[in-house]
Amino acid sequence: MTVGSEEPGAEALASPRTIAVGDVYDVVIGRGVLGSGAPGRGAIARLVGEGARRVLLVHAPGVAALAGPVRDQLAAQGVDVVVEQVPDAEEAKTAAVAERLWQVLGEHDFTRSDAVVALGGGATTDLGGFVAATWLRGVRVVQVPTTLLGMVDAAVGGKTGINTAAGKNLVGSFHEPAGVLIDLDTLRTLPRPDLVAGMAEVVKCGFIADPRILELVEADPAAATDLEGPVLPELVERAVAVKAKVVAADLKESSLREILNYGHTFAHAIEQVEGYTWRHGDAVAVGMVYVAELARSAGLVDDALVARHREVLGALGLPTTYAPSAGRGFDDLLAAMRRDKKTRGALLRFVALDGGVGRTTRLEGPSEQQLRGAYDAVRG
Ligand SMILES: NC(=O)c1ccc[n+]([C@@H]2O[C@H](COP(=O)([O-])OP(=O)(O)OC[C@H]3O[C@@H](n4cnc5c(N)ncnc54)[C@H](O)[C@@H]3O)[C@@H](O)[C@H]2O)c1
Ligand SMILES: O=C(O)C(=O)C[C@@H](O)[C@H](O)[C@H](O)COP(=O)(O)O
Ligand SMILES: [Zn+2]
Repeated sequence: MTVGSEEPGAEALASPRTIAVGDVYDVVIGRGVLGSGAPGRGAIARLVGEGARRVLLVHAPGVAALAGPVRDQLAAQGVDVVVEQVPDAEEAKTAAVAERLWQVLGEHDFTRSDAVVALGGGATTDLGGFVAATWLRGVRVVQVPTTLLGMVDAAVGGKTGINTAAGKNLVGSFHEPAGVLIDLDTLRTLPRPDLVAGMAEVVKCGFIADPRILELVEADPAAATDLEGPVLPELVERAVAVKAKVVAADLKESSLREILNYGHTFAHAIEQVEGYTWRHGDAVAVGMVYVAELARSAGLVDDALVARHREVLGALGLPTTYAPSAGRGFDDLLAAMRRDKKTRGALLRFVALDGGVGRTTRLEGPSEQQLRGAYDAVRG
């Protein structure tokens, strides 16, 4: 399965760019788009819909300073804004936090014409999207990602959800946003480790669909994470284009969409086994090396392609090995992988490359020896 993309120009984002997700909604990518205030009601106000009297603005602690201007923009259009800061990172993706937000929606009489705006990283957009998906069986959500990972992946595509004691993202819903607003300027305050972690999902899009992403990173890894240069915007645009094309073709993950889960079977296992102390993007980086090793053992890819995974991820400063904490090991990871959403019955299913970049396949039912061999190969 190969997914191509339009050729984004080197002058990317001198003015905002729009990527359509099918004919359902747009992803706007630019600098300063949050503050620019489009004509009329302003960008966010237009997306929450003319009928919205109330908006629940859910934001991560790291972007509290951005919540005020967003609230003011909406309030200036006569919208009653309820602002809720949620716990940081994965602490936000719990049933308890969702419950609290449902309570707030109830207390403020939110109706089906009202909306949720989620401002933050992927954890916040997953939670905000889930609450919007479930309140009154679905109200509008506008996604405003402020991490690289949120921009290129989490805010686009309509996967929303929370974690449970049994594992990562096990409760959720497909709920497409009314729109996604990406303001690259918001990345200025993002801690560098979070910026780098987001590159894992960009690289993922390179391996599964867009080789130019890999070439850009390999040519100048430092430029890839330089907020002022032209490479990062091009990478964002390319990754969003890959995601938009895939989800437009297969929103509910009946087949093609599984390619976006490249590296995630092992990644989610690491996150759960390590009690969510690992960044998602860091875990995805190791997970891609893991599945590349698995694919090699199945005869699907050669040594050079496995090495390319380690090189491109390592050049960005992403981890390519994993040392389990004391008392944890392969059996815990295997148990977590069995609860992956791609599993069917007793059959573990992985997204793997088949012969080269952009050629994906399903690797089904690997032996325990293969699973353990790949684990040994990534163990730090
Ligand atoms: N729904 C999807 O399709 C999808 C796709 C990929 C990942 N995800 C989910 O996304 C989550 C990871 O997202 P993430 O990497 O964005 O992590 P995150 O949401 O935990 O954010 C990382 C950190 O950055 C802070 N932050 C956010 N924006 C900031 C800014 N501009 N300045 C300063 N600090 C800021 C946050 O408060 C947090 O501490 C995981 O839960 C993952 O499962 C979902
Ligand atoms: O959008 C998708 O589909 C993805 O798989 C993107 C992933 O990067 C993302 O982490 C997603 O949340 C994983 O989904 P899950 O279904 O494995 O929980
Ligand atoms: Zn992911």
